[in-house]
Amino acid sequence: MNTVIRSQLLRFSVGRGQQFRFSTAAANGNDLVIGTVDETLGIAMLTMNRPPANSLSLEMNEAICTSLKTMESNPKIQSVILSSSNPKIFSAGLDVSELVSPHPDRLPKFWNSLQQLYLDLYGSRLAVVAAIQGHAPAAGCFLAMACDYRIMSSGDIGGEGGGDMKKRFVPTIGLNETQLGIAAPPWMGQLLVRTIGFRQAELALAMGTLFPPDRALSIGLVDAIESEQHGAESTIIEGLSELLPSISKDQASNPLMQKAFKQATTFAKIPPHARVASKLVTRQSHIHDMIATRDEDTAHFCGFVTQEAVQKNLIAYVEAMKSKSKKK
Ligand SMILES: CCCCCCCCCCCC/C=C/CC(=O)SCCNC(=O)CCNC(=O)[C@H](O)C(C)(C)COP(=O)(O)OP(=O)(O)OC[C@H]1O[C@@H](n2cnc3c(N)ncnc32)[C@H](O)[C@@H]1OP(=O)(O)O
Repeated sequence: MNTVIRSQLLRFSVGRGQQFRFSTAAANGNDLVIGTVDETLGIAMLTMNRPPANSLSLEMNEAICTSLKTMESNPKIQSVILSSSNPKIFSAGLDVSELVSPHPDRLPKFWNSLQQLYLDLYGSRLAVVAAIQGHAPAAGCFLAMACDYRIMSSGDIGGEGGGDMKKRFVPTIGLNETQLGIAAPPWMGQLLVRTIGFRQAELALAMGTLFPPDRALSIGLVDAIESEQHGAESTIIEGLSELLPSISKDQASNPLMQKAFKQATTFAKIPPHARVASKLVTRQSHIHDMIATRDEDTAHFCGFVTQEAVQKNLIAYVEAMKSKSKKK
């Protein structure tokens, strides 16, 4: 964790398929976020790249925001695909290590960075297409909900094990906070209500439900599901390969990525002023509500997370997560 953004923007060059990258002091030397843009098509790709699970730390939130703002500042760009370099995890939500025994100065900064991520993504002038290749629990689901269109993997790729014993990989999405002994913050919960309707959201929040792709589609949590069985070379779509960052070049024949690319292209062709104005019609009041209660929300969050009982739950949760991962 403790990655520090040294220099926010090392290189930003626009044009077909050219990339800009964020430099970070992460121990593994990886970039947290990789951005690519195609001015001709008017679309960009923002690839989350924080192994092992794209969990959202303070630095990761800031890197996504900065990258998005950089794309927004280019008037030729109208839409962006939000994707993950991990084919099985879109984002595992908040980095739980930010919540366990937190530093009192860092905790409010961390929460502010998440609030800002919500404001920047939900209120972006760009149309954002989430390419949800893998799991999206908790704040991973929130990230997807803050986008304009969600395409989720139907989960029929790869699998684990081999031969006849091959297990099917089924990604899930949802706000599962109650399963962790915490509650989703009000604005995150409200986003679920806005996305899937009151009764479905009420139940899902209470139960901490993680939905498989077909259920997520049927309740409107995602807009489309797509297989990830890679197609034949001939089905490769022009422009996608150039837009993909070098670490994801093999995704050019992935139908999910192709669908995301087509959707982003469709958004980019809509007259931008009309598209942005209509987005504000549905989103502005929620954004204003959040801004009005932002400080109160931070105070609630810090007070809640630092409670002894909550810390006890979180510690047990992290230990269970680590021992599960070790057993693999
Ligand atoms: C009056 C009003 C009051 C209002 C009060 C407001 C109060 C607010 C309360 C607080 C709100 C807090 C909001 C929280 C939102 C969140 O996002 S909390 C985080 C929730 N995330 C999760 O629960 C996901 C946990 N992870 C998983 O379920 C799985 O990892 C996975 C399904 C994503 C993937 O599974 P799999 O492919 O099997 O991988 P794993 O082996 O489990 O994990 C790989 C690797 O990643 C690490 N990891 C996974 N998730 C996280 C994470 N969230 N944070 C940090 N690290 C994570 C995991 O430890 C493994 O690492 P190692 O290989 O062991 O190094």
